[in-house]
Amino acid sequence: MVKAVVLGASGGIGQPLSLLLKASPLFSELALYDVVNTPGVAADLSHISSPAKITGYLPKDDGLKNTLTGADIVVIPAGIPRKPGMTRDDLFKINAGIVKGLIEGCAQYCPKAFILVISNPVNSTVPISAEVLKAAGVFDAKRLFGVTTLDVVRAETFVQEYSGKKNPSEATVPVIGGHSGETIVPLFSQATPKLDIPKEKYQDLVKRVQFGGDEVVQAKDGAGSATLSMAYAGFRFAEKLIKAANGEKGIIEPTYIYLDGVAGGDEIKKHTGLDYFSVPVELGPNGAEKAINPLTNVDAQEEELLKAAYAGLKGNIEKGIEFAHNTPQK
Ligand SMILES: NC(=O)C1=CN([C@@H]2O[C@H](COP(=O)(O)OP(=O)(O)OC[C@H]3O[C@@H](n4cnc5c(N)ncnc54)[C@H](O)[C@@H]3O)[C@@H](O)[C@H]2O)C=CC1
Ligand SMILES: O=C([O-])CC(=O)C(=O)O
Repeated sequence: MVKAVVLGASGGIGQPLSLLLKASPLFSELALYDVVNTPGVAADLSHISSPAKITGYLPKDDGLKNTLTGADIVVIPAGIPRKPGMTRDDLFKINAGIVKGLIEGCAQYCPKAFILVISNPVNSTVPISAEVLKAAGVFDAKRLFGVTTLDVVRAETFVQEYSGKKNPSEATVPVIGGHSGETIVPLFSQATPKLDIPKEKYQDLVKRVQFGGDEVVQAKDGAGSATLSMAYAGFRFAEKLIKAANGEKGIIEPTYIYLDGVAGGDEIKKHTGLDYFSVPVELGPNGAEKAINPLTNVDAQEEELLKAAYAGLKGNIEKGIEFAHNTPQK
């Protein structure tokens, strides 16, 4: 019996993500929350003949409390998306406060749930979330995840054009660091099966993964950013997490975590000088069971990419922590 929650469920990501969760036999209950339209989205999805019992809440009548009570996994795609010309950091002003408020709800009503943060800028919204949970005395680093799966999905997809692999799902490419531009570092040298990327194409491929989000923002031309591919990626991560929690072994996915509270995280923290970093993580009954260190094995080009990522992430993390400490609780 697994209760899943989507916060921001009426949005571009929230709706297709809720559809995928509703259709999955892994979930027995699905609660949708948004500031608009959730009764309609829930009524629509309720006609699908899968087992999950579905409810939709608005803020009125203790909506957040009713949504979150009893939740095992909370996925958060609430907040505004980019328009052309904006960086993810430009979203901070609005989304930081939205995420902070929703995490305060999680701390109060479902302190043991797995929390998956999609809202941008992920590099900062995850540190904000951790600080809120710490202040409430319920923080467990193993249960808080910044969702960077879309970067992995993009790397696995784009690499096929360069490697001759016909089926992208055949390639596993670790993508580490953060979730914005140069903080995204694909490790093609650690792909399985081994890839042979022509030297002259390497830079292009890296840039496509780092700036894949911009590609979609440009193409949508003011109507938002990636939603469908993000719903796919968010579902993929949620599904793997629940399968691992149910006892399936050997499930590893990159995700942006607080390194201190996860086994193996210390070593990565020493190497990066950062408290938060996305690395491949072995998932299990308690969530993030073990962070796997990919940093001792990178090639010279990846080492250069990592230097830029460390510099960018440091500021993003500090900004999130600062915000959490200096904004009063609601
Ligand atoms: N982590 C990742 O890889 C990705 C992250 N994103 C981020 O996901 C977020 C959502 O994107 P979209 O779904 O396209 O935006 P959207 O605008 O279509 O949907 C956002 C939803 O959040 C709701 N919302 C706003 N404030 C809320 C609150 N306080 N409580 C509950 N719901 C609230 C809105 O009503 C709306 O329905 C953006 O910040 C975007 O940048 C987008 C793509 C990939
Ligand atoms: O680019 C954006 O703003 C949305 C996002 O995070 C992505 O598509 O990776």
